[in-house]
Amino acid sequence: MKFIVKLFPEITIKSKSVRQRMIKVLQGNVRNVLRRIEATARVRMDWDKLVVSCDDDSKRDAVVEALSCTPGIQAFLEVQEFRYHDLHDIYLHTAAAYGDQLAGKTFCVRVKRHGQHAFTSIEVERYVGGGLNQNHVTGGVRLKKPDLQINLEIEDDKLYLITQIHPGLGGYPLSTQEDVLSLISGGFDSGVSSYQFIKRGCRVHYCFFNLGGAAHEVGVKQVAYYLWNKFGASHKVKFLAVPFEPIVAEILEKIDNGHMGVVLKRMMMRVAANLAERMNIEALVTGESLGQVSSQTLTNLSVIDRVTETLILRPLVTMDKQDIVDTARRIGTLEFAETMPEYCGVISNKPTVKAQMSKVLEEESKFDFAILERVIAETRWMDIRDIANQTREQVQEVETVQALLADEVILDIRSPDDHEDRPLVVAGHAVVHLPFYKLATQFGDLDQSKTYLLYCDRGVMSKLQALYLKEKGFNNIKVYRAN
Ligand SMILES: Nc1ncnc2c1ncn2[C@@H]1O[C@H](COP(=O)(O)OP(=O)(O)OP(=O)(O)O)[C@@H](O)[C@H]1O
Repeated sequence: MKFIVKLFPEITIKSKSVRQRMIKVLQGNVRNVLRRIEATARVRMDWDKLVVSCDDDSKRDAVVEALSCTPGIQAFLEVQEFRYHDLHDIYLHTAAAYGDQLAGKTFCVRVKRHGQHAFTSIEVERYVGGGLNQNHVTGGVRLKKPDLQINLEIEDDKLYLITQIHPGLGGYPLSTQEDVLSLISGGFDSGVSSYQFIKRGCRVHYCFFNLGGAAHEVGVKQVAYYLWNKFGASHKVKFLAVPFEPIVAEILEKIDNGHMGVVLKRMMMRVAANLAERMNIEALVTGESLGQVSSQTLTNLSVIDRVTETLILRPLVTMDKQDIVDTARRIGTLEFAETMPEYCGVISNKPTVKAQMSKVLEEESKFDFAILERVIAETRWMDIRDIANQTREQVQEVETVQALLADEVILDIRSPDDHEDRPLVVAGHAVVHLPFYKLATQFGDLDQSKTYLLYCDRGVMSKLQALYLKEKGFNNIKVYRAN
């Protein structure tokens, strides 16, 4: 199989040297991502595009999925490639590929050409279109809205027949912009704000303030791992887990109720800025949006900003909640967010909407900053790729099995789409489907005399969910790996 990868238009208008650099980075990124799927994948640079080839056709869907989630790609064309000698040769290749589809249909031929040729693009369109029309029983040539549009690309002596055009993600290739540290809480907003920076070409590292024990961490890790795995797996990134309960406890004890929210955010920014500095990162990202909760006012955001000189970016600041939710649905983080409990322990009854700097400083003077130093020191730094391994250590009690006992039931926790597209079939065993986002609410309804073997594609999500269910007190759980 072969694909021609077209770059995001904002890249193609850049100077030649910048363009070349970005294409080269994209080439490396695509290679890294495809290597996880298909060892034989080859990615070659060609003018302003990449040509991707893989030998194993059974991996086609996975390759299409990976390319459609790689930042920097505007669209990619699924093609058949041929060498040709003359116009008639182009016609013959096209007829062999499309002849059978033409019966009774109106059609047109569209050609794009690069390089020196003895013919123009229009001459090719006429020659090939005329030949097809003469030699097949078609509905005739129609240039506007034909039943079938045949797209050809000609480059020097190569002919590409385009069989499908896939939309890409757009944006810039990952790592062509600087790194950011995204404050991720597991809700709708911070998943979307993280995604927006990945799409814009930044390596997004994650900073998580734990307010709700192991289950909170499991939930947030799932979202971060999902985002990285789907959109950013060409680069390794860090996941930082900060034990924030002592900060919350100190705030609850010392800070005036109305100012708790603003002070909590300022504490988060202090810690995040400190961690970012150690990573040489210039900017923090949050999912805050103006007015979304009553305390997210410009006054409060400004007071939060002034706690650090580090740039704080809020890509959702003017987005409507519905648009954020729609984006979360499109990128696949909605289900995680929907099942995430509200962990924020510092919810004031009446949060101030107009925090005054002097009052905030007065409140913060009661705060024991040694606690802040301690949580920074106790922060756990993880390579996001190790989340799977570390989870394995944490869930030692959750067995990973391959052979099945009679009272064991396989529980496919993948999304309904994955479950339908690639059904799991295990000879002699029933497979029950309960998507991961329903586990929290519906696992308890299952027959608890059975043992459930959680299954997902890569084994990471199933381990995280097993840990989560263990946390909730269920012990009849194992993880199932198909091979
Ligand atoms: N526990 C946390 N760990 C890391 N970042 C956090 C945490 N809580 C909040 N944040 C950051 O602060 C932003 C605003 O959080 P807040 O709780 O006010 O709003 P939210 O609408 O609940 O956000 P989200 O939907 O992202 O959870 C979040 O988008 C996130 O970037």
